Amino acid sequence: MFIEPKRGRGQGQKTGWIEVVCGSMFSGKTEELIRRLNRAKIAKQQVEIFKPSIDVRYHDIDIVSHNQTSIRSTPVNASDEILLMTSDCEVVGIDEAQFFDAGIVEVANKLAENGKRVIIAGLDMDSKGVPFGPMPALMAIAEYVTKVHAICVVCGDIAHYSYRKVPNEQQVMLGESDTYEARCRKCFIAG
Ligand SMILES: Nc1ncnc2c1ncn2[C@@H]1O[C@H](COP(=O)(O)OP(=O)(O)O)[C@@H](O)[C@H]1O
Ligand SMILES: Cc1cn([C@H]2C[C@H](O)[C@@H](COP(=O)(O)O)O2)c(=O)[nH]c1=O
Ligand SMILES: [Zn+2]
Repeated sequence: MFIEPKRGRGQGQKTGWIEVVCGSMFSGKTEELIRRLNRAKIAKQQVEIFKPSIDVRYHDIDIVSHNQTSIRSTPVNASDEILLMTSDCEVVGIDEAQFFDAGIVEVANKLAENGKRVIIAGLDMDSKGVPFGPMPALMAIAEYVTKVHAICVVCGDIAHYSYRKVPNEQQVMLGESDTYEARCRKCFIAG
């Protein structure tokens, strides 16, 4: 389990950092993001939470996990909108980061350089097993990367692929268990 690091003050200034929570669909990324954000709220830290506005799968504003835990967020169309809305906060949460434009990498760096804790959740691979959008770059610049795993619905092993059950070649296709399932390497390759 991820425990919040105790970060000191470098040269008189509070230091920020980036945490990435990645994995397949159903692996618990959103639950883990919500857990960390709720703990920051309990610590009375000022928290701002964002998601890309295209993510309307369960709710147009809230971030909602497959297990129906939820937290209020601000949907944004582009990564640079986040900078405009975070001047006063200490902690920034971002879900579904794979859908953001490449500018999210610079935004995350700027937030951390400005002393903020940045917690980012997103799919590391698409349904073809290819790294998804800005996620590889975000994982590279993060101080902390947590890879969480689902359970393969075919064999019960650990899963890190999101298998698409319907024919669609588009990289972006919103969906849940009607259109995707978690699979291990063996069952993903078997198709
Ligand atoms: N195959 C699966 N493996 C693990 N959890 C699953 C699976 N299918 C459904 N779930 C549910 O999904 C929850 C995780 O949801 P969520 O945090 O939204 O995942 P993610 O954001 O990674 O898609 C689990 O707590 C569990 O209740
Ligand atoms: C694999 C894959 C997924 N998506 C979509 C499907 C869902 O709407 C989100 C992932 O949500 P989760 O919180 O990780 O369950 O992404 C997609 O558009 N393309 C894909 O290849
Ligand atoms: Zn399997």
